[in-house]
Amino acid sequence: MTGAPEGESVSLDLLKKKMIEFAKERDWEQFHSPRNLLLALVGEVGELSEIFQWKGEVPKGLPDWKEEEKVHLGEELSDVLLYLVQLSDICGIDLGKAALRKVELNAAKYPVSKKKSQTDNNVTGSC
Ligand SMILES: Nc1ccn([C@H]2C[C@H](O)[C@@H](COP(=O)(O)OP(=O)(O)OP(=O)(O)O)O2)c(=O)n1
Repeated sequence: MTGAPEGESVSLDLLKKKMIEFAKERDWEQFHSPRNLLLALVGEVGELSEIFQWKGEVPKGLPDWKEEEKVHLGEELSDVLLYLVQLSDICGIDLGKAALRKVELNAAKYPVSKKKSQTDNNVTGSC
């Protein structure tokens, strides 16, 4: 499989099409039920978590991480995304549209005018 065309960003739609092709070529559609994809997704979230396990808090940008650790992180993040894309597709959800709508709902639920200070956040645990 090839990547995105030179200079173009990667869309959810492109990833969806790539994964449809990937499953079809291997005759794996039979295994890609909503439940199986969800379990696979959760498994990959576990693998992603393992990367951070026991490391304590790490600074943004991961300045002290080796290149190979960052490559591994990218792979696990991708596994989570690719199963999420497949799960959404098999459930008939347009993930991009659903996510954009959710961003709007979040903004309405948490108006900027009601933003709390960092101190408040620490006390209440909410944003
Ligand atoms: N039935 C499958 C199996 C795999 N994949 C795709 C989605 C993920 O991007 C990746 C997952 O592959 P693995 O199950 O081999 O998981 P890892 O890549 O994490 O390997 P490992 O668990 O050995 O670290 O392959 C898929 O779509 N459907």
